[in-house]
Order: sequence, then structure tokens, then C-alpha cells
Amino acid sequence: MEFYQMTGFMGQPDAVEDEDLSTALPPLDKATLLLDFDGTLVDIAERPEGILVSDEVSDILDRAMNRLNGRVALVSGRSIETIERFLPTFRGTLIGTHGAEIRHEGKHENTIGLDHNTIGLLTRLAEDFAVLRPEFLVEPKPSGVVLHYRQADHHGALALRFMESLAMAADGFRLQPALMAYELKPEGVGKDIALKRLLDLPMFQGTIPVFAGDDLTDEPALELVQEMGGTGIKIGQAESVAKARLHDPAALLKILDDWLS
Ligand SMILES: O=P(O)(O)OC[C@H]1O[C@H](O[C@H]2O[C@H](CO)[C@@H](O)[C@H](O)[C@H]2O)[C@H](O)[C@@H](O)[C@@H]1O
Repeated sequence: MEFYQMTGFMGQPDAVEDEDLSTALPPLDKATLLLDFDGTLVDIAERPEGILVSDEVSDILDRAMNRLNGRVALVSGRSIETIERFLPTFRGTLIGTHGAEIRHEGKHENTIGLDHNTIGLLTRLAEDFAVLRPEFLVEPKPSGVVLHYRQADHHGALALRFMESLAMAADGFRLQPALMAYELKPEGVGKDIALKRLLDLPMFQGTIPVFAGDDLTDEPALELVQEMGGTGIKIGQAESVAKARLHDPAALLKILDDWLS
């Protein structure tokens, strides 16, 4: 793995914001809208619980659901329970914990069998570590655990080393670098894998996917939608396979507002 992939912070100084993107998006009657959450629909905050979800986000999602006949999915690293807490009125599809769980047409299920013993052990070990080093923040998830180092950005290497050693000791789990965080998640879980399965459902077949995401975990999904003839939109300045780019969540909301009007 390259260093920039571990950190997620390699910039792309000549990245250009694509203000005309709304006219390049597929017609509404043929499109499926797929959206990452943190850093894409909402600005990054100091802590996972600190994000602000504006009414504009809920309004855009409601309009997208109407205009696209329900073909709207949020595709997040967060658990479905957490997304539901932040967006209680959203009725579209939710893909949570990077694809380990899905809520589709109101039915919630895990997409893989979860090894609860190992998840519990990894979570306890991460929590014990954070007792000794309280500048790190532990976020338990249904399928694994995250160690955040946003409050200890000069100790990213320590977070990496600790989580890497846990990953090496845990069969069936792998290390997922994220924005100022390292996550342990089950092998075989990924947003692209979950999206392939979703887009194969009858209501999405033959539609043109549009996916927007900001994080390393979004890159395989951006690649997938582009291979399918759809539009991949990178939010922010980090290096990406995406052919379109927007500066921040506000720019994405504006483009979506224009497209859906
Ligand atoms: O796939 P996403 O919906 O983008 O979720 C990715 C992770 O987002 C959250 O962590 C990130 O955002 C936090 C709030 O802005 C920030 O404090 C943190 O540094 C970021 O890594 C969330 O906590 C994770 O569970 C998600 O996997």
C-alpha cells in the first residue's frame, strides 16, 4: 500500500471544481443516486458525533427520492443505526458499515456473517488502549472498530502501528485507513461489493449510477460506477480515480439542487 493511501492526505493541487456538472449528470428518469455521508453530504467535524446535518440535506434527499422514483442510496462507513439517527426521515436505501449491512425497502439485514467474539475482543483491546492514551477515540461498530486520531494528529503512526498489530492477529479482518482514523473491518466488505449487489436489483437494473464520495473507502465505488457508464464525483482535493470533482459538501448540494429542480 502506498503512503498516500495510508494517510488519505495526498493533495491534488490542480483539482478543478466542476460547476457545470449538473448538466452532465444523467437524465433523472434513468439515474440512480448513490451518496457517501461524512465529508460528502456533511462537513467533517472534530468528532464523529459532532457533525451538523442541515435541513438542506434532508430536503435534497426527499426531493431525490421523489424525482428518481426511490432510486437513492446512502453508502456509508457508519452503522445504519447511526445514519438513521442523523437522518430519521430518509426512506431510501441505506448501505452501512462499508457494506456489512443494508436497509432496503425498510428491511434491515447483514450482508455477511459477523464474528461477534472477535469484534468484541478487538473493541475491548482498542478501548483498553484508549484508556492508556485518552487522546485517541474509539468508535465501536457492528462489524469492527475504529481508532480515531483527529485529536492526536501527531500520533497517527502510533494509531497505525497499534491497529495494524490487531489486524495481523485477527483472522478474517483487515485494516482500513480512513480520514484520521484506522478501522478494522471484516474481509470481503466494501462499498463497491455492496453497490454491485444493490445495482443488480430489478429496480436499479439499466439505470445510470451517480456516486459521490470523499474518502479512500469510496474509491473502489467511484471506479465501479464509472466502469458502469455512470458518474463518479470526488468531494475534496485528495487524489482520486473520479473524473468529476467538487470542492466540498456545499458544492455537491448545490449541484444536486440544480439537477433535481
Ligand atoms: O463512509 P462515510 O459516510 O464517509 O463515513 C466514514 C467515517 O465517517 C466518520 O468518521 C469521519 O468523520 C468524522 C466526523 O466528521 C471525523 O471526526 C473523523 O475523523 C472521520 O474519520 C465515522 O465516525 C466513521 O464511522 C465512518 O466510517
